[in-house]
Amino acid sequence: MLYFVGLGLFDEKDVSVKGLEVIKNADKVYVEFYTSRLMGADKEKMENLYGREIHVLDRQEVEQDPWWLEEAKDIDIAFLTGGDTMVSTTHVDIRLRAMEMGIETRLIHGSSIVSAICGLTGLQNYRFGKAATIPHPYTSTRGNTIISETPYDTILHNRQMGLHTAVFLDIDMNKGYMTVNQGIELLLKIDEKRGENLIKGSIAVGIANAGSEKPIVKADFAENLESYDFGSPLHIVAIPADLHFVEAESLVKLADAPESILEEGEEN
Ligand SMILES: C[S@@+](CC[C@H](N)C(=O)[O-])C[C@H]1O[C@@H](n2cnc3c(N)ncnc32)[C@H](O)[C@@H]1O
Repeated sequence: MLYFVGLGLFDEKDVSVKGLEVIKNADKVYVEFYTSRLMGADKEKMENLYGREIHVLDRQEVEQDPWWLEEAKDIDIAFLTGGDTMVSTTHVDIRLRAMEMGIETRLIHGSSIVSAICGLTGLQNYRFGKAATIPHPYTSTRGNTIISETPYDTILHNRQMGLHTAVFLDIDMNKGYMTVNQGIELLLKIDEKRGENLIKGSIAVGIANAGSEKPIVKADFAENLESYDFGSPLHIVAIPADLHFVEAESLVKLADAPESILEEGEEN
């Protein structure tokens, strides 16, 4: 049996009781830290609470060569992931591979950043469009710095349809965890390159350490968030489209947004 266990948002205590039982009873426990991470816990803290040795898998061992799947034919494997296991990951691929190998699978859900955004900001979940991810810039073979414009286009497309955008920020083993400040800076650069004002002058919301005792949630005009101190990662950005008046009020009260946005809030 292969159990996919979502660990929740911040530390080792965010796992569900059901998830904890599965981890305790599994024959072997694997974790991946590249799609998300519990920033309030390291491997040792997790091993202490779960009472189990945990083996860390890298991206290659999950996406290209999941050699450990073979073990799940004979024993119970728990595969752990931050957040909810199938949200903004490609882990459904492992599930399908396992099923093809005749392995039974089961999901144990965890709390996800996707629902935490709505809870922390008051933005309504049904008003979000396709999510985007901002990757770290990279250097081309000609030595130019390349900034991906895909997340910008996703925000543009969502905005045209009156939908908010959740913007995940890159986790890269070498370049580190992208911050709200870096993400906003990159989006503003694309504004500048295209001679547009999609991001500049628009309200954006930055969130840091959702699930911790003191998550930071700050809404302001995007250019003001570029220098705001969000503290340590993980961070995420939400770019709202037109706001319902309750959403506008929530952003003022929950995320300290400028009160001028109350005038823009719509009734529907
Ligand atoms: C690719 S998504 C994976 C989502 C995860 N499976 C889940 O359900 O929460 C990971 C990204 O979400 C954001 N994120 C995840 N957990 C977070 C947290 N606790 N606080 C702020 N941002 C978070 C970060 O931008 C991170 O790079």
